Amino acid sequence: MSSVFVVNAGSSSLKYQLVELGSGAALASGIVERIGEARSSARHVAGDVRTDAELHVGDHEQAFRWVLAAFGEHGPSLEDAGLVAVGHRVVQGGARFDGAVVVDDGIEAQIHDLAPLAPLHNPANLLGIRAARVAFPALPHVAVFDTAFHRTLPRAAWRYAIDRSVADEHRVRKYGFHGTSHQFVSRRVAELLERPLEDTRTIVLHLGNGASACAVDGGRSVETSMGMTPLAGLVMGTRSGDVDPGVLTHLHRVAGLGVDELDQLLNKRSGLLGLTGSGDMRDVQIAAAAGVDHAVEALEVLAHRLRSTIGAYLAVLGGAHAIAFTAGVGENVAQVRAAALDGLDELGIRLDPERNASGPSERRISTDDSRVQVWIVPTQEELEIATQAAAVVGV
Ligand SMILES: Nc1ncnc2c1ncn2[C@@H]1O[C@H](COP(=O)(O)OP(=O)(O)O)[C@@H](O)[C@H]1O
Ligand SMILES: CC(=O)OP(=O)(O)O
Ligand SMILES: [Mg+2]
Repeated sequence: MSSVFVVNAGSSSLKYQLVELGSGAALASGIVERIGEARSSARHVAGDVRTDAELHVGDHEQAFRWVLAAFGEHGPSLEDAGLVAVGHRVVQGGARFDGAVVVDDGIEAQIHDLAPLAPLHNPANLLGIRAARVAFPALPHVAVFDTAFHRTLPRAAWRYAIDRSVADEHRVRKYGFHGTSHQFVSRRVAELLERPLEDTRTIVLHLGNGASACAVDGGRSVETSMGMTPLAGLVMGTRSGDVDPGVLTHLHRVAGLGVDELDQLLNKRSGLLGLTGSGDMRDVQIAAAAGVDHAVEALEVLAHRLRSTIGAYLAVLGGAHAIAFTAGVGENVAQVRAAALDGLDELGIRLDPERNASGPSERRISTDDSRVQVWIVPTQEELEIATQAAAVVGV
């Protein structure tokens, strides 16, 4: 048996999964949350056995010590897991990384150098890498970048129409994110359609807390909705997605909002949260069903943005073979899928209401005569990270 330990480190959390390579199964998973706060919490899941803990975890290194102890106490045995690598999600790989790489001190320095482009993510990812290298000193550590899949974007898509010298000096361009998920899902779609990947055009809608769309042509990302940062594009849990950039200067001038307040506003107090008071789609659905108009409106805004994006990507691709929904909202919320695709018969997109409402987690939800097939494909970012990490170390 061989396996990869997958790490997704946030600023105050550490998510992990032990992935068996042959079967793709998650042998164990867990999360340490509120790292650095007075009361942290942790969960370790091994098979059917779930262990919860309330404790104080001061930093990511302590978090790893808890994780190793949890494996020691509750299993499975890491010694017997045939670990070949630790795979790390790194959000921002800039224009530098077009694939996964083995981490050494030089790579760490480059991830650090990219931190200004992803101040909420890369510093946290780096904390996770450093702590994991202490916890697993004998294993190769592999960085898998959210941005790497989008390195194939043509310049027409990644170049912003602002002063070239300013943009180039400050590395301002579209990078795109969620690449691991878009890559995994688009490859899976080609399998499901029984088409060669090279000849498959897919629109992937990754709708989680963060949300992004991707137009994939022949396995290559050709357009995506997030930008230089994971703030652009679709309406998200707490992030605004696209707004007129003039809104920022306006709010600075008329409301005196400073740069940190604007950052907070758009990243943490917008999206579903800003429109309804909750960033959790389940709350918004309940409120909308009860007739709360702000919640109804929020779903309208979210669906309108999705439809506009789908329409644009159909044009970018010159027509698509498939549209795939994935991540928490994409996989679970029939109402959002239906609203996003409503009335698109003329474009060859016909949803089957029953298939959309229920069925196995991976399923086709379009009618048999829909020219564009519509699918739900559960994303497996950890498996994709594990697979890429194993490939990089030659397993
Ligand atoms: N069964 C469900 N019904 C409605 N919404 C759900 C369901 N499961 C998850 N979600 C929503 O999915 C979002 C989180 O998606 P997820 O992919 O887990 O996010 P993350 O980006 O944090 O990985 C939340 O808005 C959550 O409410
Ligand atoms: C980059 C990004 O948006 O990630 P997440 O969806 O995990 O917040
Ligand atoms: Mg997720």
